[in-house]
Amino acid sequence: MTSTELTSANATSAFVPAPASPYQSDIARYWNQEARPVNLRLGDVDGLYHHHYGIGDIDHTALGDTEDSEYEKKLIAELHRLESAQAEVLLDHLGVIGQDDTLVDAGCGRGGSSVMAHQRFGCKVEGVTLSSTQAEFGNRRAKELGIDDHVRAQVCNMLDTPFEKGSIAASWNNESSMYVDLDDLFAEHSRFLKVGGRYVTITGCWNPRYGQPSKWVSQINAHFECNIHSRREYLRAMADNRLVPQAVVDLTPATLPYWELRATSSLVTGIEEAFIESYKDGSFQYVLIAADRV
Ligand SMILES: C[S@@+](CC[C@H](N)C(=O)[O-])C[C@H]1O[C@@H](n2cnc3c(N)ncnc32)[C@H](O)[C@@H]1O
Ligand SMILES: CC(C)=CCC/C(C)=C/COP(=O)(O)OP(=O)(O)O
Ligand SMILES: [Mg+2]
Repeated sequence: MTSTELTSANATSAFVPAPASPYQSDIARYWNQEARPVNLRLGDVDGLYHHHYGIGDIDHTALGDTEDSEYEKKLIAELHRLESAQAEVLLDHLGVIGQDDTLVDAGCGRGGSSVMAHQRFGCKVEGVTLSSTQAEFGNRRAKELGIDDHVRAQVCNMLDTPFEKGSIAASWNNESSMYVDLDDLFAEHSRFLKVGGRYVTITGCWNPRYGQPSKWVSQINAHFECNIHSRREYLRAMADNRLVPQAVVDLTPATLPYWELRATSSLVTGIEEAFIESYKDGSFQYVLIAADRV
């Protein structure tokens, strides 16, 4: 069986590779334990579970009156709509994808983006995550949806995947590239992508125009145990690994409404101020980069 054939038999493979470093063990543990209401309650809205943030304008008509007894429920649905809108924009940048193609969702979380990609393109999607809890969750959702022959999550280091060289039509990192060295990451995407394939990331990065990572960026790193890279590092590492930017989109203005709405909800986690202030002072940016594998 090739690495891109999906079968339900191996969907929740018993084999879990050892993390490649003590840091990766920490990250696996972090995501195995994660069960924040801001993620689970939003996912419960329609069964798409995301671990990324939202973009787009708030629909105030849908939200209605803050005094309404249903307001909090509507607010949760609105935050979730904005998170799914973010994933739609990522998928918009994958290029032309056919039913016979296989895509890689690198750092797939609970698999919301993988499901959306399959629903849009009819293709196969291979998700990889360090967390066995997340992989099991994603595979369970795929089975419930009856798409486990097309969507699979594995516990796997995205820097060292089993996908064959040149076998993948498109791949992405949705808010997962801040956990790895970018040279190592893009070397691996470049290896398994077809020439002419597309790579997309949506990420938070620190802005070289600000100078160095601000205190807010340091706070976000500490909160998530991640290491946010600069915009310059992304572009340099792509250039060094045969990934040529086709689009660079600054999503910072589009994500601020999500954060400002989230800050008013009962599901706040305490990190809202750091995102809002760093986006406003220009030290941090929310960007999409789509690149061609040449
Ligand atoms: C913030 S979550 C993003 C999840 C998903 N992309 C989404 O949009 O919902 C970060 C994810 O990156 C994964 N991750 C971090 N380092 C990784 C690595 N070296 N290999 C595979 N996955 C990794 C974590 O396990 C987690 O699933
Ligand atoms: C843009 C940056 C820097 C992202 C860091 C990675 C990250 C933790 C993303 C959101 O995950 P989540 O959905 O689990 O977080 P939360 O619980 O805050 O919603
Ligand atoms: Mg979240």
